[in-house]
Amino acid sequence: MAEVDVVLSVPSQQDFDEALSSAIVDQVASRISAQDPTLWGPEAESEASIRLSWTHLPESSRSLVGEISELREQLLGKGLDHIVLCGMGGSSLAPEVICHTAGVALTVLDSSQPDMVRGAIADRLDRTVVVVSSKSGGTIETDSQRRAYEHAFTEAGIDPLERIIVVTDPDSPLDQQATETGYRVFRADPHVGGRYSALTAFGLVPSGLAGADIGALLDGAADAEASLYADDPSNPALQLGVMLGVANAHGVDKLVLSDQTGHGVGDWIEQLVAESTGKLGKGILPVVVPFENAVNFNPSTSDSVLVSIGTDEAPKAQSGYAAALQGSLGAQMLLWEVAVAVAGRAIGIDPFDQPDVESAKKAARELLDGAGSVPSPDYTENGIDVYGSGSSLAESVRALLDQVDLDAGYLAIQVYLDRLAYADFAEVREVAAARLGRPVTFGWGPRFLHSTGQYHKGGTPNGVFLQVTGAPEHDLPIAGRDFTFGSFIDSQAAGDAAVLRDHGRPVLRLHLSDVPAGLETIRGLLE
Ligand SMILES: O=P(O)(O)OC[C@H]1O[C@H](O)[C@H](O)[C@@H](O)[C@@H]1O
Repeated sequence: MAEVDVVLSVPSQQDFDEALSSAIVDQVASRISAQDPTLWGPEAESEASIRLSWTHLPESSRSLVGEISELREQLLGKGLDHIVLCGMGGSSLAPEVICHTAGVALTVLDSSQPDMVRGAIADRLDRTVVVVSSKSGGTIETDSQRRAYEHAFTEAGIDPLERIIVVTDPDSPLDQQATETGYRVFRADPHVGGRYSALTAFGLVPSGLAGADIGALLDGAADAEASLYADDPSNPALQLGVMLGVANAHGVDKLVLSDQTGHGVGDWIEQLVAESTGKLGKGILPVVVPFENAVNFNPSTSDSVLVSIGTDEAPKAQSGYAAALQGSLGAQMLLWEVAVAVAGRAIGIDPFDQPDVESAKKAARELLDGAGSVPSPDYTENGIDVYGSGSSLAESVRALLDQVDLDAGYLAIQVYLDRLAYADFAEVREVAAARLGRPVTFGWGPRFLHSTGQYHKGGTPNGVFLQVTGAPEHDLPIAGRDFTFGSFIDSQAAGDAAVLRDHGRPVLRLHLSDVPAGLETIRGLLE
């Protein structure tokens, strides 16, 4: 087997072959390797010119391997063996899958939900090292998580300088603040965007400190480079990217992913695909399913490409577009980055910006600052506050589901709760998909805001949104801020709902005062 293998199935070989030949004539793969910013058209050129350094990270990141391993030894020598990563989206999804694949433990705190933050802090604080990762250095969740840990260490008589390590871009607000405080700072290459940063310090520092073999990860990617950058019909990234582009041109704009390895690479691919392609009213909607025979994968819908990871036989897709992928994680990461860049060119978008993420952040900030008006529920039933039309819960849920376009639409279930405590609730994805016979996505808030959130607002406008929020067991203040974690996550949900509605997307928000009982009620209503 080559470093990474792709087996494709397409409904029309001629369409695919023509598109592949034209990508080869245009030298798309070798020009990506050479970091040519003109590939995505004049409008994308200035962003692309500062975003392409990911193409040769297997070489440029190599010196980090020794540095991180030395630091890990020092920390272990002090009995510090519990690594926590605070970060969102591109700053946490890669280390999560790298560590899972390597079979090493990493605690990922990518939430503003108060019970989750308290739970992370209460876990082995005396042995904990916290990696605070933010490319922009301005993400409020990450800043709040850092404050929470600094406060907890100080309260416990532990010097935060001994325990906090920062990964950020040079001169970001976090870099300035951390340098002033005296934290150890790893500065990453600013010419790599967040979702393409898996093989930079963002992916490598937390994973290496947790014990993953990051040298092998880079080796896997390095070994695949020659095939991924060849202007040749056998190039697996070119094949995958071209297939996604051709499918999109035929209205097949959902990508249903099933990971047979069980390592969770789907969540990382989800951000890469959704944020890179979902804009200007176009894009590819990733739908991550939990197992191969999950609804949406089997049976699939006629607007879905199916991709099976960890197998060598392309699955049977109703649309005819399918792929099977196998290879080391490092090779797969580079393969997907190249494939998404290729598909983005075919679809006609800039794969390196995320123009609609900021709007939800702004709406949340306005609510926190008291500048926006806090919405009131339309009615309350059985302890569930309902923000949406209808006069009963059953009617409101039915009215929302009735708005899913049965030919092209999807339902996104967005749940702003403790994702560890209520992990089982993700099973409602299956329930809703079986009822609708349409693609259904499931995301934990605020995590998904940094992943599929861009697509929901900027991508193909055929989504319908069920938002679930809930009262925390106990709220938690944020040191040095005039808002709590609880008010922050509420503002994030309300802010995103407001922006979705402004974009004309149907949204039903259900706020649960008794979370376990409320989730049971929702599960019943979706059946
Ligand atoms: O690493 P940070 O700057 O904190 O950003 C974390 C995330 O923030 C936003 O949601 C961006 O859209 C993501 O692409 C990014 O990964």
